[in-house]
Amino acid sequence: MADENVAVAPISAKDKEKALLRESVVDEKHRLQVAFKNIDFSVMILDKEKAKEPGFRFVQPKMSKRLLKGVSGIFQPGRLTAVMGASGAGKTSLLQVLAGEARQGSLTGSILINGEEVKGNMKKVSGFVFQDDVILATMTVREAITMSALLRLPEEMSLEEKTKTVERTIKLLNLEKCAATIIGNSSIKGVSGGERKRCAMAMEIITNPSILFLDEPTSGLDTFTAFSVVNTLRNLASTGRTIITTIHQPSSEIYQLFDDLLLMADGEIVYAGPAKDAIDYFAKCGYKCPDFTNPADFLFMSVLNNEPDPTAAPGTAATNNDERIKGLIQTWKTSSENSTFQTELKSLRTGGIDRSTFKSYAKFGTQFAYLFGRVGKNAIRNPLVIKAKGGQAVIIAIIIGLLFQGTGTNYDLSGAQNRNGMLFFSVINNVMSATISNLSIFGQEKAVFAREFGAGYYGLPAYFFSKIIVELPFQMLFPWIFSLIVYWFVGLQNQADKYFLFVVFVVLSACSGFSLGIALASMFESLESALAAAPMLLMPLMLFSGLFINNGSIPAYFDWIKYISPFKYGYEGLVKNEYGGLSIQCRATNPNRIDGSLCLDDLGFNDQFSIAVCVACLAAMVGGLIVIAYGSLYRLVVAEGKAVEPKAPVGEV
Ligand SMILES: Nc1ncnc2c1ncn2[C@@H]1O[C@H](COP(=O)(O)OP(=O)(O)OP(=O)(O)O)[C@@H](O)[C@H]1O
Repeated sequence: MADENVAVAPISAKDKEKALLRESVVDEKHRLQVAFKNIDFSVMILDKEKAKEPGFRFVQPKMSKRLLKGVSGIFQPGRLTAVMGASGAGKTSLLQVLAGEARQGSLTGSILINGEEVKGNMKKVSGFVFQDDVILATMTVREAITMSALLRLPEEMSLEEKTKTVERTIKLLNLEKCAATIIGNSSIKGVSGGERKRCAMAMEIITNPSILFLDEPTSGLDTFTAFSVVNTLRNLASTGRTIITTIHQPSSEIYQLFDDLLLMADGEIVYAGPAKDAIDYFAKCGYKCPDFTNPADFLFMSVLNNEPDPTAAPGTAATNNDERIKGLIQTWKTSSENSTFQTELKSLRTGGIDRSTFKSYAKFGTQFAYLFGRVGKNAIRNPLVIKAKGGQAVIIAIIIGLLFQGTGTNYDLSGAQNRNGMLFFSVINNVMSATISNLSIFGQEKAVFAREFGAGYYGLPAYFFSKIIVELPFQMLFPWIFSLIVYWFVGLQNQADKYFLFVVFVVLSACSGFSLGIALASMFESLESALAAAPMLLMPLMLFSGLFINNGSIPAYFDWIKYISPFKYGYEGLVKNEYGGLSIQCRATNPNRIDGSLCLDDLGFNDQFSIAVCVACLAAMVGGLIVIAYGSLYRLVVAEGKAVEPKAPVGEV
């Protein structure tokens, strides 16, 4: 039995970290070596010169640009490899090509994992931490990591085990202090940049990938945080994982943490091998690193610098850095270090990818249940949106109420005019505000979906339907409050069925705006384009509502447009509902009050559309637009893989 009086030495943070690392050591069959041979990657870009030619005035002539020019290399398990190079050298392109994240362009060459051709399997065995981490702003750090665990760890694993894994990962990445803090964004204060980056890493690491790609994990971090992030990567590599990271301007302390270095310039390799040997290699090439100089600074300033030195004498090597770098690429190709490396490429690890290394994906039910809860939580945690929508509904309803007060008991011509204006405004206000607000919110949220979908968290059906099911009732709440205030304030017909129909039309108008907003946001890659397209669509549709031009006077060639206008069905339905059973003076020539249905004749509304048909058409429009939104999102994100990673701007030559 242990002696209770014996003092137990406190466990240091370092010991805890070592223990955690020991627990996550990768066994031999899960250690994966990544090799790539003769990778050539090109994208199509605008041919600016050709575009100037007269024949190409209206077409966009394209030409291809080679971003990677026949590069080869090896990333070993258990080692941390840094990919370095000047801006535009092709680091991100290489990482994305290897990780299967490159969405456009043509690729040749081969990528092998433990000697087996990768054939689309890279995403199944690796994690990718993007330079710009896109995480839902309203989630806490723990929730974000838990989401990854629930949706990407094997279904057979118990919830308890998953929770333990989450806590272990939080500790491993030193995220305990901010685990309950929300991620945040530019408008909601959340975790710091470093914590956010480590959270993004934790979300990948928790799936236990054998290979981890990271694009600039230290960008925007202070020196100490950057060191702590790279140190974490070093520790992870020591567990047998293959860690590959691009990095800009590492400090000398960070540089010491790298096992291997892949130095790139102009889409080619300038050096590949142990990081500690790079300085000796370049000394041999005539570039001696001065004593007490950060090796990374030396490499960037003296070796890779491709900006001409303005102070150098004209015609000297310093003014022609492009040629100098071409020379360095050539030197590498003929160096003895490269021939050793080429020999290594011929004797790769064998055995291929063990299928148990593949990541797991949750079933539709699990995805749906999780997302259902998350959408609801997200809506509640966005108090600004709720307040803005609620405030808008109440304030506008009160203004309309005050403006049109007494209209319900005004039976002369001005009463008819006010009725029409008030009913029309009730429709456009709800359609327009729902369209624009949902377009903006969904346009931003789409990036989160695209990233999470790309990383295999869930599929489109689970995401889309959970969103629609949670959001639609929520979309109905504020139009209902609006109707409640306006109807009684204005004093429209005091009948329960008429009030009920008024609510139905206002709510359906708002729902059509909601579905139009998400459809537009799904059709366009950028939010700006969708916002620009919205008024171009809404304004003409509004013109055919029946208020501005009499339904009977629309020229035949434009007549079809009214049938696709939610404004028409909403407005017509409300007008028919209100004028039915009303005795009112509608005609200037006749001061007597007449049956309201005769007024509908004058307004051009006594066509085949009954109130029930208007309700059905509006509801069908909501459904149709939701189907269009689904299809557009499928095309944009699933089929074309866009909106996943902010693309590099399409270049010009
Ligand atoms: N889709 C694209 N269309 C045209 N050119 C592109 C595209 N993507 C990348 N490029 C160009 O390819 C080159 C390499 O880009 P890449 O992003 O790989 O460089 P990088 O080394 O990661 O640069 P940085 O360190 O600045 O991120 C750059 O000149 C870039 O402008």
